[in-house]
Amino acid sequence: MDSQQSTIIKVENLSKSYTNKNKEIHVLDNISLEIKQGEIISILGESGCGKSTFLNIIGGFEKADSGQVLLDGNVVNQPNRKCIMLFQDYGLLPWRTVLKNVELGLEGLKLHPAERKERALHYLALVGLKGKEDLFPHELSGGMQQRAGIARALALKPELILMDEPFAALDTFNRYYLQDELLRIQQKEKTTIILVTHDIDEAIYLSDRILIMHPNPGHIHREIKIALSKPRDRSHSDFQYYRKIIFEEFHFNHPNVTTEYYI
Ligand SMILES: Nc1ncnc2c1ncn2[C@@H]1O[C@H](COP(=O)(O)OP(=O)(O)OP(=O)(O)O)[C@@H](O)[C@H]1O
Repeated sequence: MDSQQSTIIKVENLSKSYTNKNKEIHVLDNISLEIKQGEIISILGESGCGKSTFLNIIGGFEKADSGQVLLDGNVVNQPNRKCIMLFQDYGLLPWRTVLKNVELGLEGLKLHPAERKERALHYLALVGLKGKEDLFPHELSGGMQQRAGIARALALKPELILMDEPFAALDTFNRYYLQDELLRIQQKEKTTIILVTHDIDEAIYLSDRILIMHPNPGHIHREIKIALSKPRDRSHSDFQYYRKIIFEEFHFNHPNVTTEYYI
């Protein structure tokens, strides 16, 4: 990543606690981070370490107790059109066609209906759904629904896409396919992406940097820069090198570990 590129996200000393049954849980502790425009960042960490909470605060869906997030220099305190959150359940409305689902996000913009349709069709074609525009979500496969969700997010031309385990529900074949699509489009549009994933290979395949979070309270334990050009070869020894580093981080390579990790 070019150090000359501008900073899009600045996270400063972010902390967050929740109260569950009168007990305070310190979820995030003093997280600071900078992300450059066009970077893909993955967040890996065991279940409950605060990944989704962190993503939600960046997106303005949750408030931090202290610290702040700056998006393009402006403090984030509510959801913003520049930043779209993409969930694993696709979020498509079942009573609207694929085209109308993609157009939905654009309805708040002051676009002429023809322009809105044209933009929706453009992004549907980009994600490989040309010819499927008039189908309803239930008539699509899971992978196609996810692509429609991605098209809807991209059509808004966000500067930042937040993804919470976006491909977790897909089979390997569809997941690989969509990872490639995402990279291709991301390189074209220069969108910045922050991705929460439980899939180590996915993180290495897509990311410029991987943030390893540790729990209790959640904090960034380590940052791993993936210095490989894209597209990457999952079977290459360089790829395996990063797998090994990350597996060791989570102690998967140690035979005597008894802790059960859900990452
Ligand atoms: N709205 C909430 N109210 C109270 N506690 C919450 C809330 N949201 C999250 N928590 C708690 O905060 C902690 C972190 O949750 P979070 O969902 O951010 O973790 P995560 O790393 O994304 O987990 P997973 O990988 O299982 O999705 C958990 O202990 C969870 O129970």
